[in-house]
Amino acid sequence: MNFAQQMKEDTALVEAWLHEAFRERETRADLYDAMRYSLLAGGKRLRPVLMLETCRLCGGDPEQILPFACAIEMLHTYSLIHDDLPSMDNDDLRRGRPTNHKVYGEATAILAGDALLTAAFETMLESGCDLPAQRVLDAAACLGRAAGARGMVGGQALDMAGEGHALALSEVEELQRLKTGALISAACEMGCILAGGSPEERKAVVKYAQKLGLAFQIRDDMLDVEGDAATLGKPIGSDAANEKTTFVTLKGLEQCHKLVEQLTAEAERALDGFAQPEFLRWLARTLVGRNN
Ligand SMILES: CC(C)=CCC/C(C)=C/COP(=O)(O)OP(=O)(O)O
Ligand SMILES: C=C(C)CCOP(=O)(O)OP(=O)(O)O
Repeated sequence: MNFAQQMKEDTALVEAWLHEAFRERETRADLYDAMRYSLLAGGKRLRPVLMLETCRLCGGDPEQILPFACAIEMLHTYSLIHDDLPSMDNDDLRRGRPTNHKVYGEATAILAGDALLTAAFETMLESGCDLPAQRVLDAAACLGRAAGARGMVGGQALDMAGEGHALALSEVEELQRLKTGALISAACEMGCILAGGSPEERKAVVKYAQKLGLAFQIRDDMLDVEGDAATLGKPIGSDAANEKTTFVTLKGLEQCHKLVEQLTAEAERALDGFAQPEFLRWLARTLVGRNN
């Protein structure tokens, strides 16, 4: 099978699982509609695919861990809904649609994010999958660590505090490591944990994810300058409007291109010890040139 086809199949599994899980309309219709609105609006489904494929890489069965892959997508979607709020980045477009608060109002958007975050943990802990309980606990703890104050939320706090200030490169790196990198690392680490991978394998996939996560965020910063809103499905120029220091403002586009290339090569090398690293290497390479 070619890699693009494999990516499509993984994504289709995730889409089908999410649509089925969020099929019923619950009593608090507005809240539930707001959750579905952002969660089922597409998106690249990068984090779930990383989890499924890291699981496969470490000898596990990707289909068995689908609830976990969908859980990380719920959590990621919550972060995007909150990131777009007027009190944060104040953006109007996400995944090709008006942002959640534009459609449902701020209060419901905040609650939809809260509910998706909570649903992620409910989904993992009630998954009923046939895996050792310790792996389930380790995976849930890994996601909790990555999402909270020591991870993504901490990174977002640094991002907010940095608005309007000139940050040093090391500060931007730290901010992005937490804001974006932590969840991407967790996706890969969870795939390995759930597959029952060895400590060496866990270390290697985390290294891959750290390099990939940074490259991904630098590319995101570049697209905010040189991208196209229709292709991206989100506005460009948001970082400048919010006076953020980014890799692009610090290094310029050309240096950023080189940095992304270098990080991608390092991500590919991190998988040297695995028998079948080809798909994840291809994915890293594909993300370097992404336009959305
Ligand atoms: C707790 C919260 C709200 C976390 C948000 C995390 C996150 C990765 C936001 C998007 O970053 P971005 O603003 O750089 O990306 P985009 O260009 O997609 O808005
Ligand atoms: C971390 C960043 C840059 C936020 C957007 O993430 P994605 O680019 O993965 O967004 P979706 O495809 O899931 O919408």
